[in-house]
Amino acid sequence: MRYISTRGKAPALSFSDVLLTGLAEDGGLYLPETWPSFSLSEWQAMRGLPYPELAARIMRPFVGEDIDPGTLRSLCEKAYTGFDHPAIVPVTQVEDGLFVQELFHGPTLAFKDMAMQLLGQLFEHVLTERNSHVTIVGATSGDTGSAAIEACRGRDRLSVVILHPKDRTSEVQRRQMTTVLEANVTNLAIEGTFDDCQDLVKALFADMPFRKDMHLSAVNSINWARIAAQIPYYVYAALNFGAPEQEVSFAVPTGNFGNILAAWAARKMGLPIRHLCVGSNRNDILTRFLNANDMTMKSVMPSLSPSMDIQVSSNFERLLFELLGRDAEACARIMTSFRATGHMDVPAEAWETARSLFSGLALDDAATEAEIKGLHDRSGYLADPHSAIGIAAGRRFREAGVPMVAMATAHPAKFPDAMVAATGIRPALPVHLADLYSREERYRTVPATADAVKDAVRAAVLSNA
Ligand SMILES: Cc1ncc(COP(=O)(O)O)c(C=O)c1O
Ligand SMILES: N[C@@H](CCOP(=O)(O)O)C(=O)O
Repeated sequence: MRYISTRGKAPALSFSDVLLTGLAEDGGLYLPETWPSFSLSEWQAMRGLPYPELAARIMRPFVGEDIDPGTLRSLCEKAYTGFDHPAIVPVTQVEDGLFVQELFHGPTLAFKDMAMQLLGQLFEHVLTERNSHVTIVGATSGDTGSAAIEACRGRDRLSVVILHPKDRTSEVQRRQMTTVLEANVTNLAIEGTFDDCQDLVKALFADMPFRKDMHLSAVNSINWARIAAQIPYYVYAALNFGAPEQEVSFAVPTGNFGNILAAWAARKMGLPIRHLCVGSNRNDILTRFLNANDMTMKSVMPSLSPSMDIQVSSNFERLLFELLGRDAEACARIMTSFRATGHMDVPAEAWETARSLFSGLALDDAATEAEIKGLHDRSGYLADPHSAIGIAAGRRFREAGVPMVAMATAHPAKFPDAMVAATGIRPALPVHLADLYSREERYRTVPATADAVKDAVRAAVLSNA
């Protein structure tokens, strides 16, 4: 399998090269040159498989010849051993026709572990084969950072530098990152928003000499491997509801558009997905786009769901590329103008196509709190603020006869203050994190400039050499 850039000016790469490269050299995002698909009988044969085996089957066409099937399967086995639920991604019913798939049973209690645990294994495997080392630079609004750190900590072939927006994550999220003291981990608290952090990462990648010198690599969902590794849980849920013979819809709390893009990719591969529902918080650019073709940036506002406090949804570029019939030139033009003007001009026909599959619902903080409380009162289910937004979107768009599965993306214990405010309940952290508040923290506060971050990355790499 080869991968091409959404902006059309970077070399086509294999899976392992895409894994190590992250962002394409022309600033675009990699996508498979052609979409793999499974036949009816191949989908049927996947029903009932244990999650790691299912993940290996789904990943196989994306990985291609780069990793042999036996090795891929054992990497998947290793990736999912640390999860605290035998099903890995259990599905529970909360209301008539409305289900929740819990993606937070990994070590850092958020859906990011689903892909990141596998990426840790893939990086280790590919770098060992090449006898090489990379410096991962990642941006986080709270969850990607700790999942990446957990997956990479203590690995000799990886240095990891994570940028989080200072004072804009929950305290649990920050501590999950900053209390990891392994020498190959560096945390930077950036004086800005998540969008600033993400822009800084892209600026570092755009500086070719720096990128090459530091052997930069990415773990954000700009890296195609992240998206690929998020596809299997949609397949798992759909097969459990009777796919490929039965249609299923999904509702996904959305920020960087990576999680829901994985569902869209599963549909491209032939999974019968009827409807994809975006849940937004008050930073509702995606919902405004879906409702009125209004993709206009506003300032990022803090919310009860900090991991979704995002205005520039990186992965939208991948969908846009497809909506434009894979016209890389048009995609590059629209993206460049979006960054220059703060407004994205999506052609009406492309918008109509998007709307025929996706719907959006935005909840402000009061509505999020009411959703958490109402759901808990009615069903006893305790959803974190992100998951609650997805569940509300699922309820809004569910249809008779089509199971609606909402993605529960984080454990409620990651957002204790919001949970107490909504329900009076303070969910306990699991045993392995019980002493989180007494652990030593280590991080540096850094201004939101590319030069300051480059200095910090150089220092991190030197101290690791
Ligand atoms: C708990 C949680 N829910 C939802 C999201 C949004 O996911 P995505 O950025 O893939 O749209 C994030 C961050 O990515 C998150 O950490
Ligand atoms: N919500 C994310 C933001 C980064 O998203 P990613 O999926 O591109 O890594 C976070 O929690 O950090």
